[in-house]
Amino acid sequence: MYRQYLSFFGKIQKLSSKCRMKSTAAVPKLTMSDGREIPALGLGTYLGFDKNGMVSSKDKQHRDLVLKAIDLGYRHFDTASIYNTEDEIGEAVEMKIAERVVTREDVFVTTKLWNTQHKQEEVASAVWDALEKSGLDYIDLYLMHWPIGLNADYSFSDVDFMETWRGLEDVHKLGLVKSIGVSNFNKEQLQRLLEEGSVRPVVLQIEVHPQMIQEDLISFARSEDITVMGYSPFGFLVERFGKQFPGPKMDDPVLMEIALKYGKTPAQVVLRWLVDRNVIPIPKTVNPKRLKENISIFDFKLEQDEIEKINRFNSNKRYTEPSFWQTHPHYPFEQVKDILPDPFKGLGTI
Ligand SMILES: NC(=O)C1=CN([C@@H]2O[C@H](COP(=O)(O)OP(=O)(O)OC[C@H]3O[C@@H](n4cnc5c(N)ncnc54)[C@H](OP(=O)(O)O)[C@@H]3O)[C@@H](O)[C@H]2O)C=CC1
Ligand SMILES: O=C1CO[C@H](CO)[C@@H](O)[C@@H]1O
Repeated sequence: MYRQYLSFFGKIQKLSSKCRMKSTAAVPKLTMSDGREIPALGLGTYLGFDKNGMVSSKDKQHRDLVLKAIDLGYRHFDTASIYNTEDEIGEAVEMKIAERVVTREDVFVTTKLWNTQHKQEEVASAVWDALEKSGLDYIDLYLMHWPIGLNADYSFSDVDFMETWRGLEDVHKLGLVKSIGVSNFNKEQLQRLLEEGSVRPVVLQIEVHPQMIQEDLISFARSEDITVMGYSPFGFLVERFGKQFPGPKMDDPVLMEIALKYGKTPAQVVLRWLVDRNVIPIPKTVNPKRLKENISIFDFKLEQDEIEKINRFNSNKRYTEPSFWQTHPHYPFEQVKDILPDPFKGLGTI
């Protein structure tokens, strides 16, 4: 059995290196409810936490990665004020525009408002900050990162997310951001936004991977013409808030069998599973080989029964579960017993 596995895995490796050699096709686009187009795959740029807090790029490593990504065909970059990557993404975009590889209109940059700037009047200054850091003259998509308002010392603020949404509507009206949306909102919070807001959110960004398939929320978003972006597509591989979770790994027989059929890697199958469910994956990698692997997913399509096979991994397991905020009135997820320490405390207003 073990031998069979090894030869199976060997075949996958060969096939995947062959497919990595092929040139990448252009990333297709989806149309959002405001009529604007968004690339169907983006590059995640959250570099993680270490003992000193959020990880930042060193020696322009991340700028160089984004330069490579643009050469490979990536046109969509997902960042946030807390990721500390807005500056190097902007620098890379500017360089590629100067080289005439892309125009500003070819590139789509998503960034997010952090929880410590939720007062309506703070939103514009947060956007100006993002524009200054990135050197861009507008943001394509601006998301409220969480429905949770915090004070500068990370105590809970009483700012309601509808007040924050009005701030996003203001910057949208000013043209500083072309489209607005939200991240980590649950169905009831989205419903409230749709009922009370003047501008509809065009995008919902949530955690989506084989262990968190988000069937209900995705179908609700679809019924409201809200485009879904899926974060942590490889969530089952990573450690979050100091916790490692069990889950299907890349050598899972179900993923491997589908991968073998298409001459793809299990990682590519997972990304394609998101695309075929109309969810925009934003995989993060700092590895040049995986950068190419993750974009080479537009020359095959999963069958419905393959999508369902992957859906069966679902266990509603969240990797991003900031339980330290769970007593906040707008905490979007179910309550858990195991409350983790807050790693954001001390980062200040970013
Ligand atoms: N709105 C929100 O609250 C959140 C948004 N996000 C966004 O979503 C993005 C993606 O999510 P993220 O949690 O970073 O993690 P991912 O699930 O995208 O990636 C997890 C890890 O998988 C590895 N990996 C990437 N590609 C492959 C591959 N082909 N084969 C094997 N391993 C691979 C990467 O390591 P390596 O770099 O070594 O390749 C990475 O550290 C973030 O970067 C961020 O932009 C994420 C979390 C929350
Ligand atoms: O975007 C994010 C990146 O990951 C963090 C956790 O490690 C999240 O809390 C945050 O929302």
